[in-house]
Amino acid sequence: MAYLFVSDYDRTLADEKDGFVIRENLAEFINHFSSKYPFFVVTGRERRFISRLAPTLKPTGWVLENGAIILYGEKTYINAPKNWAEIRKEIIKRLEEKEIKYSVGEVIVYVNNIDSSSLDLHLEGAKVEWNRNDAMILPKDVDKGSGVLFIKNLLNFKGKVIAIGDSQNDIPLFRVADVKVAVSNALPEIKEIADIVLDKPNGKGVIEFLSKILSGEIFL
Ligand SMILES: O=C(O)COP(=O)(O)O
Repeated sequence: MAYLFVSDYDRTLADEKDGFVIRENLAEFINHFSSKYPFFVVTGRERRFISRLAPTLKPTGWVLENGAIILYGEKTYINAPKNWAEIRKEIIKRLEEKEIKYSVGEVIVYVNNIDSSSLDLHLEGAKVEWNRNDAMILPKDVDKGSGVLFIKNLLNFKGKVIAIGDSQNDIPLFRVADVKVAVSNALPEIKEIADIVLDKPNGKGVIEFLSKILSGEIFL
């Protein structure tokens, strides 16, 4: 059986205590693991932050901007419809009218530290994904799950998907996974839907789990 591993970044691989900078032992471990199994990091983050936070992390590939940007084999793929640029302009206009602070990625519009009632944009073609109190405004069909389906297509992958995560925006990731794994610091609703809840938080939990896969102690 072939396996594809997909893992969230913030609070799954990287610890908030480290300012979300990847630990060197974890980067080394994941780089080694990626030489044995395809391993993609699937994150809400943008390319510019990842290159600062995890410069030595070299997984098989990346799904960035919550499913909208895929990096694989030196290539960048955009997982967004053609009319997104137009829709995004309208979103930015509405945010500016409401004087809501935002930043833009290559595809996403990010609004940090906001509650959901203040972000009522009523826009066709767009949706909001939450990661704790941060909002990501995305094309309506794009999420971490659609990012993983994009990879499966790209790799022509037919085996089992193993997903590791901690937060709300990992629910769509879990939806396309055959095995759902939560780190010990995951939100309660994530632990509830996981098949496996790890004993340890963040990268420590991930290393322990993946080491058991490499040693054959866990079969999926
Ligand atoms: O902070 C973000 O953009 C989200 O990051 P995550 O999806 O890796 O948790």
